[in-house]
Amino acid sequence: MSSHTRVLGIEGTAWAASAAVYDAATDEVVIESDAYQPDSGGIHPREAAEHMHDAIPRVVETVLERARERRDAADEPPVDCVAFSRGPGLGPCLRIVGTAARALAQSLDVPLVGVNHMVAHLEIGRHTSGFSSPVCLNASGANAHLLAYRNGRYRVLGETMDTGVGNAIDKFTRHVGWSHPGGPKVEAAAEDGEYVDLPYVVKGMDFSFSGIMSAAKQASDDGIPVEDVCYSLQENVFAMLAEVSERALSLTGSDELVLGGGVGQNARLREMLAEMCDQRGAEFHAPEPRFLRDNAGMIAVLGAKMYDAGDTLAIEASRVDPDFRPDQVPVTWRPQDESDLALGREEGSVRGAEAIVDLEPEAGTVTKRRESKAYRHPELDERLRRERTRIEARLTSLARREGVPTPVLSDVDGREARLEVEYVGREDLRTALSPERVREVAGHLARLHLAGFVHGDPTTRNVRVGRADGGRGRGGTDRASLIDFGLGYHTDHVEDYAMDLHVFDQSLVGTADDPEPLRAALREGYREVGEARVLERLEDVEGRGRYVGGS
Ligand SMILES: C[C@@H](O)[C@H](NC(=O)OP(=O)(O)OC[C@H]1O[C@@H](n2cnc3c(N)ncnc32)[C@H](O)[C@@H]1O)C(=O)O
Ligand SMILES: Nc1ncnc2c1ncn2[C@@H]1O[C@H](COP(=O)(O)OP(=O)(O)OP(=O)(O)O)[C@@H](O)[C@H]1O
Ligand SMILES: [Fe+2]
Repeated sequence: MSSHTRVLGIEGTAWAASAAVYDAATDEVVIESDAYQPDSGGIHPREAAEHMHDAIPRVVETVLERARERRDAADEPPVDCVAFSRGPGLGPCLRIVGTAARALAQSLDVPLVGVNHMVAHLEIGRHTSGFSSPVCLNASGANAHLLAYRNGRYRVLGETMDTGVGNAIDKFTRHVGWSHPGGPKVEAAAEDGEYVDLPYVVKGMDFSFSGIMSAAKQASDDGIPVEDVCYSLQENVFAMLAEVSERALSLTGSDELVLGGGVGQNARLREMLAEMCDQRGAEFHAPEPRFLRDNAGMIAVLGAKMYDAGDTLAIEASRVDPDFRPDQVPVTWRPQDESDLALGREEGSVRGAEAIVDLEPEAGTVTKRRESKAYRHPELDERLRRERTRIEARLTSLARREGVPTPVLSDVDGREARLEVEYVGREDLRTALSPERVREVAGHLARLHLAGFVHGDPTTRNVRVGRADGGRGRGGTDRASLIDFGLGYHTDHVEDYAMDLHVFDQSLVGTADDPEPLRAALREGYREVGEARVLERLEDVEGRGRYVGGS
């Protein structure tokens, strides 16, 4: 970064009318924000846009005044460029901010930089942590997803299948009559709560909140004390986020996690993520609160990196985009060949996302122990470990009866959450990706679905390929084996089958340099064995716009 770059950032995607000046020479960020507070209910897009209209000129003027004081000569522009949030967010708000940014760039006679708001939530954490290749959990109002860098893009490893995490919490608090935003109120109420059972839904690295939110509303209607519901809501929702983050660390081999987004201000979420990372020897970083909630500081900091990379926008190409996804952004400010994927051959004792796995290729056996997770509430922890061990044992055997290669089970101890199985394959699919292999695995998944169940977590790490060493057991064959059925379940819903494929598809996107031929092979392989309506539903799942702003 050229050390003297100075950037004006402007943010106004939803509720925060915010401006900032970032000075790369001193790394100082001055932020001025004015929050929109709805009189009742959630964020009204038109009211929020009016707020932007009134407040943006004010906050911009305040920070520009500071920038003018610092410049060396009075005829110099106060900043080198104007960076603004292009999306995702509420259309009416984005358009006002876009118009303001264009006008400012023209009047100051400096270039315009268009920033993706979700990538900014990620990059501010990478900037303040100094981590080189972290996985990022964005936990904000309208979004919830996991990102990792690979070959010039931030890939989405997993995301919410319905609403963003903040919006989900805000809907619950609206139901119990609390004012917007609800997140801080749930955090305060949770202090006096006790644990009650609520749904818990993760599918690979994806997750959904609709089930738990309806159950929470119902529980409160049924007279369960609201502090108990708040406490349990936090325990389950944040444990889901911690679990998928751990899966992402395990899949990518990264040992760095950063947090972004307004929900990241929640102390319990940060505590859980820190404990999860601690337990697996990874590092965790959360930026300070002023950089977590929506703010123009993160826009200015990423704007500076983009400006230095020559990534500016012509005025006529600067349209805003309410559905701007993070994986649409060409990452111009990082070296192409940098990758968040660290691969190593494994032997001895390996740490998966859930379990400690002792590998004994010589003996041909594997012992898998689902360890207790310190970040999880003990009751939830017990329940998940017991249920998943039992289901893994059952479905591993059931799959084999359907003609899908899986390890032979030699011992199960449900109470200790321990399994002993046959050692299969020579390596994980993630280090041996080819269209042929992917086609084969897709056929395996189709067979499971025809038999009425899903794998639940079919990532490239949960497939073993190649002849196992020494020719023992199934070492003589060279078929892809599926392992780790702990998230599987019986179902006859086409949606569940499509989600299973979506999880596999996303893991290809997350682990392959060039995923497109593999994604095509997935579809071909499935079509040969399975039902066409599942592939149709997969398109539907992928086409769902998940960046519905507001709440
Ligand atoms: C697209 C963009 O406009 C949107 N921005 C956004 O959602 O604002 P953000 O500041 O990142 O997050 C706001 C959310 O953060 C929640 N929140 C704030 N403090 C919280 C706390 N202590 N605990 C839990 N949630 C909290 C609020 O309830 C609200 O839902 C986004 O990033 O998704
Ligand atoms: N039967 C097996 N034969 C050979 N290797 C295995 C076997 N089971 C597990 N492994 C190896 O151990 C790793 C972790 O195992 P597993 O996926 O069952 O644990 P996990 O904690 O559920 O991991 P994750 O959730 O990260 O996929 C696998 O990716 C694989 O490399
Ligand atoms: Fe945000």
